[in-house]
Amino acid sequence: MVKINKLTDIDSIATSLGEFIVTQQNAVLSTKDSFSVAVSGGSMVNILAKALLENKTIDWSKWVIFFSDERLVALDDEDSNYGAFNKTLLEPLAHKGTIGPKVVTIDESLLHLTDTANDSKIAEIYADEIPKDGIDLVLLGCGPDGHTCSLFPNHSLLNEDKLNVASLNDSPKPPPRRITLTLPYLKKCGTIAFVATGSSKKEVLKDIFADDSSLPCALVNKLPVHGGVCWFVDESAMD
Ligand SMILES: O=C(O)[C@H](O)[C@@H](O)[C@H](O)[C@H](O)COP(=O)(O)O
Repeated sequence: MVKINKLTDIDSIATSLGEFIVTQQNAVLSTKDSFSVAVSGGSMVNILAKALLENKTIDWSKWVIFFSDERLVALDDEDSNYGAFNKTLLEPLAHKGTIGPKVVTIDESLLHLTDTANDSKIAEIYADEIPKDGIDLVLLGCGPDGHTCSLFPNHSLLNEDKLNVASLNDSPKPPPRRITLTLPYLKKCGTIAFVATGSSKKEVLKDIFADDSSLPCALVNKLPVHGGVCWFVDESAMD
């Protein structure tokens, strides 16, 4: 079941998303010792910073963070999703003396900056690191073309039916080399939450929520994840 939370602006999204994340965290931590979360790149990191940095109910010491997709660049490159997350959340948390979270990045030592020889190996190793039975909470963005993770419209990776994490070297959004969680893996995850803000998402959101849509975000909406799929959108993205 897909639920849509329509909020007035980014600040209200951050508040509502923060509450949602705490509810998920508490439910998971009442049954086990750690809470796994996948985060995305793009505007997500800034919304998460607003939602989480001053939130005293986040138990960072029990969080294990993964990336829903990662660009195959050095971790300190400005294109790295980890790099953006590190600068925007991890450094301020460390500055405050926070214990945790544990963060699982790509194995940078395998990365060849000039050739793709090890890219599938990097995906394979990341697949070994993610929980086999799915990540508890997956936080996804939505591109103006309807992509999510690094799953792009009409890309062959939409047909992937075995791998949990796959590599690609032809991403239409730069940089071209990436790894991404796949649809079969997302299906195993606990709860999925999308965040989409701004007028550049307005047209594509209409397409995603049309019954016959095969856009990547629509394919995720149709996954039978047991905690459901939930959207956080602002008024400029959806009327
Ligand atoms: O690595 C990436 O390219 C991102 O993870 C990507 O999937 C992002 O989430 C969407 O493009 C939405 O980005 P915005 O929120 O910035 O529009």
